[in-house]
Amino acid sequence: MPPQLDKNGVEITDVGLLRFGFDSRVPIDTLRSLYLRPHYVTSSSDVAASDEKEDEEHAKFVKGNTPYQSKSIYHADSNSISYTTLSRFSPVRLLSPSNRKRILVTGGAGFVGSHLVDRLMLLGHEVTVLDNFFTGSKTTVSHWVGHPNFEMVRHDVVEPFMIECDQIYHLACPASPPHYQFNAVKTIKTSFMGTLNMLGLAKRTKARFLISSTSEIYGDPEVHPQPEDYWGHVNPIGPRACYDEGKRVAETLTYGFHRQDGVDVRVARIFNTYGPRMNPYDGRVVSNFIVQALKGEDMTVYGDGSQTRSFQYIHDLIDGLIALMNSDETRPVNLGNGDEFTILEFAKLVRELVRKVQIEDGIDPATLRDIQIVHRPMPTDDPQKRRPDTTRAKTTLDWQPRWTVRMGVEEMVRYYKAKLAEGSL
Ligand SMILES: O=C(O)[C@H]1O[C@H](OP(=O)(O)OP(=O)(O)OC[C@H]2O[C@@H](n3ccc(=O)[nH]c3=O)[C@H](O)[C@@H]2O)[C@H](O)[C@@H](O)[C@@H]1O
Repeated sequence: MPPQLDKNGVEITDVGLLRFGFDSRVPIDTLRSLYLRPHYVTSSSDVAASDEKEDEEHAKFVKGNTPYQSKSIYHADSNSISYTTLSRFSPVRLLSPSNRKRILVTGGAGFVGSHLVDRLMLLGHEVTVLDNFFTGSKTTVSHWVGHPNFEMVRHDVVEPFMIECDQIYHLACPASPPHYQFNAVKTIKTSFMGTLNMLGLAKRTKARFLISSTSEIYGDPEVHPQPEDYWGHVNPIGPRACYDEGKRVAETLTYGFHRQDGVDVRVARIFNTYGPRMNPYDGRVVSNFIVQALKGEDMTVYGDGSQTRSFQYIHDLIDGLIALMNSDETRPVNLGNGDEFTILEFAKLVRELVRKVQIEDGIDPATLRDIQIVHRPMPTDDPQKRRPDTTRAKTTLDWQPRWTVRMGVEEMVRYYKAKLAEGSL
């Protein structure tokens, strides 16, 4: 692969930052080996030559990291699959006991959570994942199961949970509009009671508490771009309210515990984020568009597509979350990428990038279907425009997104392509 250059033209060889005395840098190839081929599937009936080709193709993306991946072997004759265990875990940093933290990640098997867990594990911490697997999946973190620093607990945060820990990343909550609207009462219960329980735990253990809030707390904004001191424009009784108001009350609770009980808090307001391990069918726009284009189906733009979003790649978000947790900033901080697209422009870009990757991977362009963009009704209360003002993150965390949308989308296309080949998409 040609070198990947970030927004400033610097080659991306690692992700993470050195901030506030905390070095969170890890090589990008190590991370890729954890997600680019989640289960490296081969077929037992393949002829040796095609196995070799598969190995070669695979090695291109994960460099020297194949020993740290599990393989799944598909037996076509009996339509069964056997999973191999890892020969060894990816090496993790060796930290002194005083630097090694016990970190609880709620929603740790979700899309954002699993990437955070990868980082924290590689950095040498002890990580406990709490997840009810409503939208998360065990396979996103299964590559750490059995590691002495790792623990996974099936638990719903609406029920209290006790553990000794130094830091809590509280991410648990469905985030995709179709998922969070599926059971609105449960969503608001998760936001309120889940956050109440985790803040109670933080108070008791004196752990530092970070909550993943969202750009949705700004509602359908009348201020553009949105700075943290904008109070928002939210319909309190609409179909999105369970999430928007849920997160707003979660922030209120967080600052209540901070003022009243001295809990050390961090609040990240996350703007639209995408990347590998997003559930391909969770209904959000990036996964929908890529999967539709890869399958040669029509791409569904809601409304006329003039609404805007600004898309952030997962690695930038994780850099921001870790920097925020280790900073002294207790005010809310927007984490997002300022590259704003109309949804129609974005659909065209995704279509172009999917085609580019397919052709690079040797598919004959003549066999590719011309993908059409079709329009569907606009969901109620869908925000018309959204772009973060990230001045605060830049000033207090020295954080800025590095990944261009083109780079991030291309990598996500490769991830879904591998899933398609695996038969799990
Ligand atoms: O991806 C995210 O990070 C965010 O996703 C949602 O917010 P939303 O901006 O509505 O996200 P999408 O469902 O991905 O929709 C983005 C835009 O694309 C449109 N869309 C979506 C899906 C589709 O197939 N076609 C389409 O045009 C939607 O109408 C919307 O205007 C969540 O509510 C946020 O909390 C979450 O942080």
